Amino acid sequence: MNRRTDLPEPSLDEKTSGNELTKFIAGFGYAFRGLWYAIRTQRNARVHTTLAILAILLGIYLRISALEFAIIFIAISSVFIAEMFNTVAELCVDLASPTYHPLAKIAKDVAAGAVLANAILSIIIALCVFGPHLWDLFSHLH
Ligand SMILES: Nc1ncnc2c1ncn2[C@@H]1O[C@H](COP(=O)(O)OP(=O)(O)OP(=O)(O)O)[C@@H](O)[C@H]1O
Repeated sequence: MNRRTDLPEPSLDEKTSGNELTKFIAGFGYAFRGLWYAIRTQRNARVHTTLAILAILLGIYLRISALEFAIIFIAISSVFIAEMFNTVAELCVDLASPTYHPLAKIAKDVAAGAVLANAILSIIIALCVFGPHLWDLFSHLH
């Protein structure tokens, strides 16, 4: 609730003028603004960013393989994508139902559940990838 809707309004000129290439490039601009909005306003997105950086640094430290990095990147990006769709669901629900409605509650709870399910799966993936490397590291220390 109480959403920050401070995304800059595109001008009418921005929406209607220009050739196909300009519109294509502008489309990237809108997409990056949306990505930045999610990172800036969503607490969870900032937590995911921190965990993603830690996972990448741990991967470099443990010298995991390219395939293992690919799996970690899939896990990281899936959490971000789920978080962004959750943001979309929250914004749409707030727009359609600013006051309490049981369906609005279910929609928001299910969207949050999708992020939670994704986060749990990502933790399992991280354990599968990093677990054997950490096991090796600690067993060599003893
Ligand atoms: N319009 C509504 N009608 C019914 N229940 C709602 C409504 N808005 C929110 N809720 C309930 O409150 C919970 C929290 O909603 P809220 O909009 O604060 O989202 P949030 O998960 O806290 O996200 P954020 O912290 O990003 O704002 C929802 O999961 C839902 O159960």
